[in-house]
Amino acid sequence: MNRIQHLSTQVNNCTPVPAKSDNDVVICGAVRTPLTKAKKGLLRDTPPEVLLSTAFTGLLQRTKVDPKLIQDIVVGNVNQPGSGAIVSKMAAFLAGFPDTTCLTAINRFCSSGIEACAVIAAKIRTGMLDIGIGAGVEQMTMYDMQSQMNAELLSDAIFDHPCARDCLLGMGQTSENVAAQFGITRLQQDKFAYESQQKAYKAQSEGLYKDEIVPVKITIKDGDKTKEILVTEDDGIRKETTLEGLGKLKPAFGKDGSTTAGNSSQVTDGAAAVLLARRSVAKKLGLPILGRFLDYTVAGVPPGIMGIGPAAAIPQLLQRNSLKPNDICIYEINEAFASQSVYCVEKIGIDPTRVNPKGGAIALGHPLGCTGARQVATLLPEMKRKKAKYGVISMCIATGMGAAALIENEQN
Ligand SMILES: CC(=O)SCCNC(=O)CCNC(=O)[C@H](O)C(C)(C)COP(=O)(O)OP(=O)(O)OC[C@H]1O[C@@H](n2cnc3c(N)ncnc32)[C@H](O)[C@@H]1OP(=O)(O)O
Repeated sequence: MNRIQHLSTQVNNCTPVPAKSDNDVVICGAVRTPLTKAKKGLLRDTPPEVLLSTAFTGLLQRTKVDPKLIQDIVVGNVNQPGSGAIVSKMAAFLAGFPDTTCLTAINRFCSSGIEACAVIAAKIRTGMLDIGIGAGVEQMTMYDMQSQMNAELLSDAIFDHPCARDCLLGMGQTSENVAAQFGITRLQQDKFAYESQQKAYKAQSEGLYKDEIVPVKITIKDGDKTKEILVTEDDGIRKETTLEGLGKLKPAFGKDGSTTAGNSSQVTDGAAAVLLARRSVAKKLGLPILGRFLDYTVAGVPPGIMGIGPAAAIPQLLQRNSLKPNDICIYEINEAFASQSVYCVEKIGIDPTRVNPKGGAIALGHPLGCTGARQVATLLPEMKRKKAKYGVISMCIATGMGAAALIENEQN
């Protein structure tokens, strides 16, 4: 029997979560800026390098790590100029990293921030690095999603291939496709959005975001003068949200659709950063150890229904680690659109009370490349509060993918 189990484990490439060791990749800190609405929020005029350097500075201060020791930084971004790399390197200098600290920027759309953490984690695991930072930034007021692609410059062949063509779909349209194909009703979406708002408002009122947020200093006009203020809170949380109010909103992506401003994530500005190290290195440096970064996976789905990505990625992640949906205490599923979250939670069979207990992107905001790292910052304090053993971060990804990461809590 044991032999059969062993063989099946090998075929399915699944291994139980390993015991703690000095070679583990551990998370030593995770912070984020407040998330504010693009074009309307207080961070709308704050450039991405300032958002990111604020997150870096907060991370350095809270973990007390010497910036000279950081070997490499990977920053997720989607729309930032210079492919995000120039902005991010400038942000590192502003935060006090020396010229010996290396940096690169990557783009896997909405999962870029967690992808950045996974790249650092993989390098630590293989011995290429001892300590590094995974981060994300998106300034969507200044660099929006529309600036990405000029369809007139593309080859005709794209339009003859259904999947290649669907990569050009607007994200809102993919939400409509998920709702139509899988019968997710407007009421289900509005109910999910209402609960996201309620959970986020409760968490904000109870001060549950304080541990993860690094305030951003901005300058605003005050009559003829300017003055500095600190932005300390997310501004997308609408405590006045009611199910009836949500039901009255017009569809945002076509007159017969069910996706609205109320049940979609908001276009948002923000940044986040996560410090990762090999356990032996973290111990030697006396760094805090908040959790273990255990695994990360991506799974492909059709681009036209990219929202179902987590329903492919999460089971793959759980199976690989011999875990069941109920072994995970908290799921941080990015709420790109309520339609996709409702579908994924139902499809995987996740207990809804374990999903985004502090609310998600519908209430908090979704600054694309920042989001995955933001989710780590939001998850860890909640894992500590609930004494949760395992947490999963997941999101859907434009062009048809899902990503999922497994994190183990090490805070008492
Ligand atoms: C892979 C991925 O993750 S894909 C996801 C990528 N992200 C996206 O695609 C972003 C999706 N979201 C969007 O494009 C935009 O938010 C839209 C088009 C849906 C809506 O844009 P906007 O109209 O600018 O939204 P906005 O948040 O300002 O809301 C418009 C109005 O709707 C109403 N409204 C919004 N939320 C609520 C609510 N919870 N309750 C009641 N009314 C609400 C309000 O009247 C609001 O106006 P106000 O802010 O002046 O009060």
